[in-house]
Amino acid sequence: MLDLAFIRSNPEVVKEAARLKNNSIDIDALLALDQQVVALQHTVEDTRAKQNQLSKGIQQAAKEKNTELRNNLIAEGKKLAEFIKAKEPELNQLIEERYNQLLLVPNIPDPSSPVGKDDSENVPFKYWGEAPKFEFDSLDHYDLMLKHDLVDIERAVKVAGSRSYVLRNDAARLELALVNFAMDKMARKGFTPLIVPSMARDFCFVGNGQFPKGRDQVYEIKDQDLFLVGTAEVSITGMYKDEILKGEELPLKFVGYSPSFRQEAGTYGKDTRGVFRIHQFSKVEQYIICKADHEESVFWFEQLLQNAEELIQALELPYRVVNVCTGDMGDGKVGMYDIECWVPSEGRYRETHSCSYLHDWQARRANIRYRDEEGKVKFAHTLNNTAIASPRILIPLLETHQQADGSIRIPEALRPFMGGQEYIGR
Ligand SMILES: Nc1ncnc2c1ncn2[C@@H]1O[C@H](COS(=O)(=O)NC(=O)[C@@H](N)CO)[C@@H](O)[C@H]1O
Repeated sequence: MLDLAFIRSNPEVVKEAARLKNNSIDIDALLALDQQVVALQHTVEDTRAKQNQLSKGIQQAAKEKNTELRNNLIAEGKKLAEFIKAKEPELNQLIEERYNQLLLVPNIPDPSSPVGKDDSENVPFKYWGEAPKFEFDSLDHYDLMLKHDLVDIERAVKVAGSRSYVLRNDAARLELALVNFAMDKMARKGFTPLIVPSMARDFCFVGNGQFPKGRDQVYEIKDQDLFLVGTAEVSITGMYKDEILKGEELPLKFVGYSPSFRQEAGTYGKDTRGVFRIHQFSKVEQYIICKADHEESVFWFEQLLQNAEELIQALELPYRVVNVCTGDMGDGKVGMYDIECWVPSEGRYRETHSCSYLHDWQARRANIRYRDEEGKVKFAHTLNNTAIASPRILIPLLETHQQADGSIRIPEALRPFMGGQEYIGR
């Protein structure tokens, strides 16, 4: 959410941001509504002031034993009270409407973000590693998983319907190894490990930005104010709602693990083979709360990217980094990088990580503040990036490290988390 004062004094900047982000919010309508609220607030305040004057006059008339004047003033006071009683529900309703509109206003993208309408206009700016050249008939991730008895989709579909899976044998161990590997590496970088709830209340999704717009992507627990999170980011934002942190304790750096759930509404027929796009997956999330300073945010934005790159390089997976364009980054972001790992069977890069900085757009929605060195209370800045998301990362991992004999090499960095095992299928 943006500061209303900022929107009032920069309507054209906000309209341009909405245009760049394919966001249909009507800023003029919001500002007209805002003027209605302000005008009605003034009317109610003026009426209250008149009431105060009247009560002084009533006391004065009582002192002067002027009963007629006193009764007239009391009668007038009653009329003002009725006026306020009638106007307050209208004012509250307008304030609620203005708040609901404010939730739909996008953040202002950084000028360094490319202007574009969708992911086809994201700009790759960094490549690492060479795509493997197989001297044998290589397999895609699903065939490799079937060959090594690593997956059971039929029975998963029986249990949970489409876009579900069972990881078996070394794939089950690999997922836990990857989660452990990521948590361990990030903890050693000074990020506080968390295992957070995958069920969270409505306010967490509003605070994080998934509600009201992305409600259709979220599973709801029937008859309770609880929803399944699509990312630990939602739970961590909710954890700090309404808190005033000490400036000296920032930045707060978290590495949060959670099972993550997504409806994937609107992706019917897309990525239906294997485990690329599923309803439940495991994610280790980097999350930072820092002071409200653009340079500080940009510093951590680059750090979160670098952390993820270190993890992927340790897994020996060729990848590229793309600067996400305005039309693809979503409402809350100021800037966003996606990391895409090379998928040999598809002969292209596919998204495995997403790194964002949001300035105070989330912190204003979740009311996460801090007291700076001058004692001034301000909204914080928040950032997030994927550390590891599995089983999607298994796709480049299994395919890239498959061997001529059909076995799969486990990267050195992962072996300590796989009991020292060096291959799958040997
Ligand atoms: N439906 C899905 N199936 C499998 N993996 C997914 C799915 N949705 C997201 N992911 C994985 O989770 C990563 C992060 O998801 S994201 O929506 O892009 N970004 C976030 O959730 C941020 N909190 C950063 O992690 C994706 O890059 C992808 O690797």
